Amino acid sequence: MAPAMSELGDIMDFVVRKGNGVKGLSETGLETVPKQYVQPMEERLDMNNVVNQDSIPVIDMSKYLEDPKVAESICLAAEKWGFFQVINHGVPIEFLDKVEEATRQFFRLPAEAKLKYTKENSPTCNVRYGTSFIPQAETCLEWKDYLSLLYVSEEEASSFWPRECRKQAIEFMKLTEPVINRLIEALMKGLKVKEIDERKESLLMGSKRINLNYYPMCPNPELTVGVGRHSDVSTLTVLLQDDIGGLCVRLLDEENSWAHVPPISGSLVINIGDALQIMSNGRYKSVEHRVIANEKRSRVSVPIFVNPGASNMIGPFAEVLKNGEKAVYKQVWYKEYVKHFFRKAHDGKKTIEYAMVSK
Ligand SMILES: O=C(O)CCC(=O)C(=O)O
Ligand SMILES: [Fe+2]
Repeated sequence: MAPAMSELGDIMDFVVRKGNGVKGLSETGLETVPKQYVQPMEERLDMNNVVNQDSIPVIDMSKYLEDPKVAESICLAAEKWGFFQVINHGVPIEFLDKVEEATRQFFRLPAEAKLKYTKENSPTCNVRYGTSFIPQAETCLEWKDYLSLLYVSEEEASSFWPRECRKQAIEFMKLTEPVINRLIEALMKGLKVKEIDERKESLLMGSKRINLNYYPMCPNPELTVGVGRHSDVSTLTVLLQDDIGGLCVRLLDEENSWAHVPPISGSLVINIGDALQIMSNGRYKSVEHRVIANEKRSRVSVPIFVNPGASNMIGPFAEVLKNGEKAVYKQVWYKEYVKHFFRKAHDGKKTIEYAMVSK
């Protein structure tokens, strides 16, 4: 018999403060999601309302060096969809399974062990275990737990990242470097940015963060969300997802239409983030996405957020504005932009308004 909610005490206390996460809640065997997780009607998305035939592009990276069409298709996908998947990207497929397993390994830890990494207890602000997005700022919670790791150096990561997943997380960051460099190179070519000098490198990929996401089984996926509507604040995001599915992307040409990102074994999902939408003056799109929870199985995903350096000021590149194009975005401190994102609950594409030139 599932325990009554009153036996668990206050949900926020059980899930957030005691470190049980929504995983702990799910494992009590509860039959309905607590009211704190019930989203308003307009934020719910049923798998039946998701378009399946019109899916995001899948790009084969194996001929990147010989065939300029590969780079062109990357730029086109970034303009038209903001999302695509890459295959033959150079990261060994067997290794991707190890990252997934390491993620599950971390979340299998008892609450007391994970509690050591919460905001209040973590020995460093670069390692954070949490649940939902910002429970303190949200009126509705999201059905997700996470471990967020800011990469500072290999040395720092080797001493502070949790041992259950540290090796695989560090290695995943290393092994994705070549494909990230190629994607950025292709995208810059498309903007007529000729050289990625030190300053541009810092603007485009001055810092990286890896998140390990865990979406427990959910008794009422139709009432809640795994992750609510948002766009990433990154330059671009490289995401490993397991075979469960649930990630949905807003279609740019259609009103209120969402496409499912089907899990493809061995692929990586790439999406453009707000920082690149700003730097490309809107040419590349940072598209809204969300995750639907699953009734039967838990899901894991591992995004690497490739971000501008925290001390950078970002705005449209001079190369993009050269031919008299009007700047849609102003120069903003990236650090302030990120702070603005984390001040509020997920709210679709609202964050980018912070960087818009006022009319
Ligand atoms: O889990 C996923 O597929 C997406 C997660 C996501 O959108 C994020 O962490 O920003
Ligand atoms: Fe995201």
